[in-house]
Amino acid sequence: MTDPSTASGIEARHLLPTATGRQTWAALRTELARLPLLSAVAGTLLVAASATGLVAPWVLGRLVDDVIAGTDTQQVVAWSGVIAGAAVLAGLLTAAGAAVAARLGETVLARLRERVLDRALHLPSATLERAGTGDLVARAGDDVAVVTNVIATSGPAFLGATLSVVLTALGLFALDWRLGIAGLAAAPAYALALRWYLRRSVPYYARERVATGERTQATAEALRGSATVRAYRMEDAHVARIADRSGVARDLSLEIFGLFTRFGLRINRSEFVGLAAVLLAGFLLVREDLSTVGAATTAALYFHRLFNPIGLLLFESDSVLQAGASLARLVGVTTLPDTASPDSSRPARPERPEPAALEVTVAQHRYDDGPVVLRDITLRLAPGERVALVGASGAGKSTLAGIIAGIIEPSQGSVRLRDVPLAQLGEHQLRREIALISQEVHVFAGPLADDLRLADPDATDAELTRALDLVGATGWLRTLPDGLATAVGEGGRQLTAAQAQHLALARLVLADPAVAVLDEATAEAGSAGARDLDRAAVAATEGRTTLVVAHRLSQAATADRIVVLNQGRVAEHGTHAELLAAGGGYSHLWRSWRTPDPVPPPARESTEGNRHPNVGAPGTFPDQPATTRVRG
Ligand SMILES: Nc1ncnc2c1ncn2[C@@H]1O[C@H](COP(=O)(O)OP(=O)(O)OP(=O)(O)O)[C@@H](O)[C@H]1O
Repeated sequence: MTDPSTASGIEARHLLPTATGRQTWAALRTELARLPLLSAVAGTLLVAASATGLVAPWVLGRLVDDVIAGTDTQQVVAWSGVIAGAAVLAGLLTAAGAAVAARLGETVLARLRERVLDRALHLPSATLERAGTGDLVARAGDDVAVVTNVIATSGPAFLGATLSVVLTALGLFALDWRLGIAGLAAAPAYALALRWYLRRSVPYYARERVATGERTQATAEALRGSATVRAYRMEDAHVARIADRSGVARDLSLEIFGLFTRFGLRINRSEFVGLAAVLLAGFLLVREDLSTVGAATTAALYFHRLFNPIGLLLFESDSVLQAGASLARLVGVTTLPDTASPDSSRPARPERPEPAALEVTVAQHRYDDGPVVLRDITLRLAPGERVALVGASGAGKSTLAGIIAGIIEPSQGSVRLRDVPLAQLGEHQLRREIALISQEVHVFAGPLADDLRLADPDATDAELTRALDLVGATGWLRTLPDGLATAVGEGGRQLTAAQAQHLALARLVLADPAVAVLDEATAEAGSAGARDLDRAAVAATEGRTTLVVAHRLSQAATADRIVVLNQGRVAEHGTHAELLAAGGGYSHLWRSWRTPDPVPPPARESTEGNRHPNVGAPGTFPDQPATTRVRG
């Protein structure tokens, strides 16, 4: 058998943590303790159901003894009635126990899921960025589904089977301690078989869940970035990566199945050993007149009765172990430090933070073990200053924007806001002060108003409309059938990429942060849509310290200062006029792509202006694909 760690070839170091067995049990105990009545009722019903199951074999033994003693038909009928009654009662108790246990399990899981989501939504952005949302989606989706399935189907039966095994073993001893010891002869064989299996399977299940998480992650990434994947013709590489991850998950499942079959053989061997021992002991005891035939019969029936629960434990251990691994991944999220502020309920209408200076020092940054993507960056944004970041694709603009927004931790360096390192601000304060509009704008399903209120839950309808108005979205707002109440996103009205961007900018206005970081690339340069969005962005960031990743040169021209990145370094910086006068790379770019009448600053622009002939995609950078680069 190969070592699972090498068999999977998985590196889990960037995924969210998985809880230890002890942490998982502790979390379960805490949740059960919060539901004392339901736990007690479920426990009592399951124990009663298992105990009632012992009645029939015991009565059969008595019946055998009575028949040998020459009892009358009436007594036989009476014993038969007891057997039938016990069977009906055991059935009813088992059904009720399973229903209550499932309800208990569902409640515990629902609470755990709430805690996972709560913690996940408060995760520091850098942690989430490193782990990738795919891992979180796999936990909140796949892992919860696995646990739910076990709770609803095999979990209660598993619990019942465990109790049956314990109570039947006690029943054997109650009959005759020697019969009990004979039955126990099988225990070492069972224990060895179980140990053999668990030792091998538990690490596999944990690996399998990790592998599934990585597969989901790889698929989610490829789908999310599908436009980029297609633009760079990286389909084959992504498919190969997904196939690789799926292959790892499949190989692990096959190895687990092989293990499972061999475990089944070992269990059959243990059953043979146990039943043979009980029959032999019964025979000897009866021969020596130390026991009755009836007691020996009951003992054999008791032992035979163990086959089913042990078979069920064996059969279901597969899914229960998987559920255990999934549960550990769920509990793992709850073990992350809570970064929500002590009073995480949003403070009512916080004061707008004063415009703040930002100081960025990045000696270098690399993703994991990859190449250095940023180096020797020193940048200061004065309060209220608007700085544009310019550079070819892959120059490091989005990375620097992520670092400045506090969602990426620089490998070496820091960002200070009002002289306080972002790392010391705490997630809540950080989000209050700095907002990032990335290339992935998510439109949440539901009324448009709810989507906007994510940024300010207390905003009135008038304030929402004002925010939309400020970013120039009133035009399309008027076309919505139910205005702010119109359902948007999945299942509702689909917003265009530009409308989604308006929405993001309106959220920015409502969130009202001191610092805004914009990294959107919705429209092609020179288009009316681009000018519209440029105006909207300027309006939304008015008075804030702003960093704009300029995917269009028109965005740079209106900034107070421009920083040109080239292969991760600052190549030039200065105002638009200074850079043009300097005659460096920026001026070269500008002159190459400038339209006859470049977009003037928004405040001074009077008409929509179709005076700019849209020749190719003026104002974009040389190696950017001309297709839309919106990923969300
Ligand atoms: N999550 C990541 N993991 C590994 N490498 C990354 C990651 N994100 C970006 N990179 C790499 O870092 C470098 C800089 O990328 P970045 O996205 O910051 O550049 P950019 O100038 O914003 O490009 P674009 O204009 O295409 O968005 C590139 O080589 C890119 O491949």
